[in-house]
Amino acid sequence: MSGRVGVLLLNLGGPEKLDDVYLFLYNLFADPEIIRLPIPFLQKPIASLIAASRAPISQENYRMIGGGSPLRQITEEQGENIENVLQRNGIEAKVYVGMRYWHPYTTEAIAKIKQDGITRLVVLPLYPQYSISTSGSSIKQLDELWENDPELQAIERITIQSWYDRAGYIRAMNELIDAKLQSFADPENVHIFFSAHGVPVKYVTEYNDPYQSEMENCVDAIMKAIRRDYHRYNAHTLAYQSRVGPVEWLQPYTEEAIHNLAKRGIKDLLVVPISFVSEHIETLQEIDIEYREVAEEAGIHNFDRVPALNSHPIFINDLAELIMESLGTTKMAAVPA
Ligand SMILES: C=CC1=C(C)c2cc3[nH]c(cc4nc(cc5[nH]c(cc1n2)c(C)c5CCC(=O)O)C(CCC(=O)O)=C4C)c(C)c3C=C
Ligand SMILES: [Fe+2]
Ligand SMILES: [Fe+2]
Repeated sequence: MSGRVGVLLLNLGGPEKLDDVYLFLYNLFADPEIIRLPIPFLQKPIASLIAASRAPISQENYRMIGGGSPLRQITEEQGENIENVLQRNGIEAKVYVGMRYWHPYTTEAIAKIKQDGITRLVVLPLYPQYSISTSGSSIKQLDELWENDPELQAIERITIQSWYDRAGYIRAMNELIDAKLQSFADPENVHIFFSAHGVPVKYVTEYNDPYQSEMENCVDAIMKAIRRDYHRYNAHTLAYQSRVGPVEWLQPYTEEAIHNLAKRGIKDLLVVPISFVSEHIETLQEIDIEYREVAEEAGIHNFDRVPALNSHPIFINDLAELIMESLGTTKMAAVPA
């Protein structure tokens, strides 16, 4: 293959220590794809007000998970593992990590990509489902960087939008879910509870965000695989977590859905984080601490959570395969045991 190949993994980023929290939140709220204000010049002052008012709660949450987000470390490990699988398949590619709201920022990754003389670049957002607020925001930032830089325009850029329906990703999720189901006394009677990060409802109804429909299709594909591969016919729910601010977000909200299941007498609940492939604050704090407490108080005593994929070998292999397909080379070596 001619030229120097690069892969840019896009992700959200997270504060590495408590002192980073305010600036991380400011970066997040200053993004018009996260909060759309009708008057653009108010974006930054309003972002600093919201960041200042949210920082104490957010800092307390990060304190509960050890004082910072594990996202950078997990994403860098995913990058190294993808690079190794590509190499085993004869592709010399350098993998870069570009975060939207914290280090290593996307601009830092792009500076390295230019320095390394990359000529073909596969851009892979680490969000299985596309949302305007996540992959969309990161891709928009890249489009703006490209628009203003002839050096970048000389790089062939292949941008993947979403990949929630990939067979390897579904298989890896399926395996993680079944492994947890087997730890319950009666696996068939466990309620499988998919908890996705929410978005304001108007993203879907007014801005045509495909996020909700991709999420529903993704959950359907995973449940179908569980039925096909393991002959398990568990009941399931899809709900949305992490709502912030006064507007309506996608429903049902995770907390309310847990209450409703408890009222129906459900005792065994397995939560599956679905919109994000790494452990982060919403899995480690919101699900493992807050929602576990909600469930237990409501009478659901057998509460467990499926781990995030992180560097699950089937998942990493599938991402490498996706990259190879994007580059026009599809031959894959077998997954190591
Ligand atoms: C697919 C995943 C995500 C979507 C969609 C998403 C939309 C979205 N998020 C906010 C506000 C916040 N998000 C925060 C943290 C955060 N968000 C995601 C993922 C998605 N967000 C992740 C993985 C993380 C955590 C990163 C980490 O540190 O581990 C936060 C900060 C944390 C907090 O204070 O709760 C906010 C705020 C909005 C408004 C939004 C859609 C418009
Ligand atoms: Fe978020
Ligand atoms: Fe949260």
